[in-house]
Amino acid sequence: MAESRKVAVIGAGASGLVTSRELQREGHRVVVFEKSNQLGGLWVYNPRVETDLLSLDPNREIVHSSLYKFLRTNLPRRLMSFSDYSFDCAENGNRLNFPEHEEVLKFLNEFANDFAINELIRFNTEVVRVAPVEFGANRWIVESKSEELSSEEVFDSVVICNGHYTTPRVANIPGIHNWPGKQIHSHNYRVPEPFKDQIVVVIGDGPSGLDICRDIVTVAKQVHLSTRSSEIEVSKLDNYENLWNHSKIDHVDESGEVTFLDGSSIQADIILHCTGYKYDFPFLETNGIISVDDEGRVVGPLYKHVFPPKLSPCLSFVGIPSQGIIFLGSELQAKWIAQVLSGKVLLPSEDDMLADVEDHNRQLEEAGIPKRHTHRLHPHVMEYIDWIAAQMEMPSLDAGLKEMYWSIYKCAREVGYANYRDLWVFDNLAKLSL
Ligand SMILES: Cc1cc2nc3c(=O)[nH]c(=O)nc-3n(C[C@H](O)[C@H](O)[C@H](O)COP(=O)(O)OP(=O)(O)OC[C@H]3O[C@@H](n4cnc5c(N)ncnc54)[C@H](O)[C@@H]3O)c2cc1C
Repeated sequence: MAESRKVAVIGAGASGLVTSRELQREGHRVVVFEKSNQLGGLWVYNPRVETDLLSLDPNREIVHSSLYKFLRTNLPRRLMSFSDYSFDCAENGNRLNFPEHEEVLKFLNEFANDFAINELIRFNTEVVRVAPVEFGANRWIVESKSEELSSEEVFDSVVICNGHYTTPRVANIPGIHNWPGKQIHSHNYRVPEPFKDQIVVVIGDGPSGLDICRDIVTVAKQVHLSTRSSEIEVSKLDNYENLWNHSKIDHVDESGEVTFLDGSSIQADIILHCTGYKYDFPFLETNGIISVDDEGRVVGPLYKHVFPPKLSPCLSFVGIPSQGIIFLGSELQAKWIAQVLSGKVLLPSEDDMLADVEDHNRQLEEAGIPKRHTHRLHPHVMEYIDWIAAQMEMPSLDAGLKEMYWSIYKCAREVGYANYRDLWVFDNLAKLSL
């Protein structure tokens, strides 16, 4: 008979919501801890920014979401649906468009309502400590705080869904301490107006860097995009006359000058770090069994980015991979966890899971892929999704969805990141099963 466990889920963002649904479907008893007063996590736009614009002070008052006002999703709504709960059905639902962030929040609220997940959530309740009752005992203490009250409760299992886009990583720039300009991390970017007439250096050509460049280039005096790869990205951002591409920053100095590796230099007012985020689990106490390494880029060891071999199956993580079809990936991870906890699906032995993690790391190394990309699924997104589905004897992902994903990827490369949302055409709708 399937086992029913008492499970704590930390966070009521997309990962926490779908995890709660899957755990409940599998007959587990679920409590969701959510530190804010509403669900949705990253998709709750907050116009407020942190007082420390680089967000480096660990004692700062943290704003969770890194959304900017004009953000549109980077996947069409069809690829942000859950497997049996379609985003298409939301208002204005054209399955091929890239909605604005408000619609994603609405979709998540509808999802939570339809599966009665709200009732499981303790809002305004921050988890401050998660620790094993005793090592090897397979039960966990969850300490939480709401207003002035602290409480401790024991759970059979904890699933961590706290999101990974809140603790910024900034670039190390020689001379920065004497540089007189302003620095901001994209976590604290909301609207373009503060950049009006400014000379801005944007570091990083990930999705946020490119979105923000496009946002501010219409108001800023000059925008200089500094990237590791150089040359390619500006061409992806239309032909703005006030936008240039540069190599990495070599150093800055007290006169306000920013010098790039290629020897060129400019006088700048603002450096905008679009340099990503760190995995961060300030509440988690595992005696070093789980660590966050490589400046916050790698958490582990984690079997298939989900289970820490030594603490499985009672501790698990949803949403660690940084790319792919994220909502669906989280849903499959959640189903896997739920079925492992009920005993329907078995995990390999601890040694075999550790060997698998080591094997994964070795493969990355042999392929010359830096350790910082440990949780990056590209180009194996579909293999990962299909592998997890296979653990539960579920069919592989719909071929039409796979084709849709890769056609977006191809389009973004061809027409440029700035334009692909409007120029992408998918003429193989007939292949989709929904
Ligand atoms: C700028 C930006 C744009 C993005 N665009 C897309 C996109 O277009 N499409 C896409 O699929 N993905 C996108 N992503 C990725 C996105 O983060 C994921 O899709 C997804 O929303 C993550 O959900 P999550 O539940 O894992 O985390 P979150 O949404 O961050 O939710 C985590 C929740 O945990 C709560 N929490 C944290 N710590 C605690 C604690 N100690 N106690 C209690 N509660 C806690 C938080 O309050 C929050 O509600 C984007 C990310 C960024 C940064």
